[in-house]
Amino acid sequence: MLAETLAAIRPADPRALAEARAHQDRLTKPRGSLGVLEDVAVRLAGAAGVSPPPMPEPAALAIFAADHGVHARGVTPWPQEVTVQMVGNFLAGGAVANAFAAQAGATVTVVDVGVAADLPDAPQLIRHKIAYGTADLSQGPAMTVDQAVRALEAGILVGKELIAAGARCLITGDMGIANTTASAALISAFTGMDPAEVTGRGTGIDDETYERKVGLVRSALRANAVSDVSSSPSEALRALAAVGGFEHAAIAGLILCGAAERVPVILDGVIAGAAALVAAALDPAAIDHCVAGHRSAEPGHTAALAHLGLRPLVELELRLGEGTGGLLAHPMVCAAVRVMHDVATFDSAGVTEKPV
Ligand SMILES: O=C(O)c1ccc[n+]([C@@H]2O[C@H](COP(=O)([O-])O)[C@@H](O)[C@H]2O)c1
Ligand SMILES: Cc1cc2nc[nH]c2cc1C
Repeated sequence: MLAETLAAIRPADPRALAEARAHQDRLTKPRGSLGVLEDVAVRLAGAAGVSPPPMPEPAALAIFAADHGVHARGVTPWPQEVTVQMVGNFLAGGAVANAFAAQAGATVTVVDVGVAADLPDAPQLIRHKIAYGTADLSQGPAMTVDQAVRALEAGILVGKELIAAGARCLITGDMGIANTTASAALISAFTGMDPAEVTGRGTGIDDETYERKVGLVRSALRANAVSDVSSSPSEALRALAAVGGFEHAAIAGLILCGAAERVPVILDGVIAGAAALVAAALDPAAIDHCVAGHRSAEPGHTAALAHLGLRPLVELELRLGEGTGGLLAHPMVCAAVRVMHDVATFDSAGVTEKPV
């Protein structure tokens, strides 16, 4: 299914891009006056292959939840069981992601790709558990390549289900105590930047824990001999398996699915940024179908966005995850596209254009 999905991905359509840019310039506003929102609308036209692009609603948030073997090394102050407890909170409707999703009119689906506990049935829960958490990435591979591919394919399947149910925009979400350590390792591996530059304080850690976290990211890259990861898709998969998490793999799959189906994907924070680097290494054209919802406070996120050439829409020092930054950006993406559908042109409204 991964190969089939990759084969279906097309880059942004140059004709739709040109038409959308020309249309923007005919609308009753000074050229460029909507700034980055014009770029967003043009980007979505390129991704959809048609101008104006379809409205990116309704949106569906998929929160991929998983645990991490590196948790045992002391990289976060939070106990591992918070992952499964927060899954319960999402399913009960009590998390920030639920509040933001209600505000954005988005559905919430939670996917267990590797939580270290058994979960009771719930209507919004999809089960794709690959294992009860990853292995400790600082000692060797976090997952096997087969597990990484299965987690990627879980993300693809979830994307297909959400689109079949009517979603016209996918929003990435994650839940996994310790997953900012795996994110930093992936970002270092895929950008070539030093672990000290891309490792952040996650949920909030003291200086001693931070130094240990940077050291563990360094050990992970050394123990797994991760280098030159963008040289081929198989090296990218090996790096994902070596230092990633099940939720990173699944989010990469969701991105590839959106790209293959020409449904835009709004990326959340540092976990999504790390996953997008994996998707880009498998097919750079996948990123043409993504919008960066926000810039997280984690330094690795800025590094990932720069490497991907993405400009985030919202910058509010959020560092929560769950898809919250992506959900906040969704109304802006909708507004950008609605302009293309609703706003009059100088000709149709009889408004005089600026003399050339
Ligand atoms: O989205 C982000 O940029 C982000 C930044 C910091 C923390 N988080 C969330 O916090 C958890 C990981 O933090 P940590 O410190 O346990 O690695 C995980 O559940 C993430 O969703 C998320
Ligand atoms: C309470 C809590 C909620 C979260 N949501 C995403 N990551 C999280 C981490 C913690 C600790």
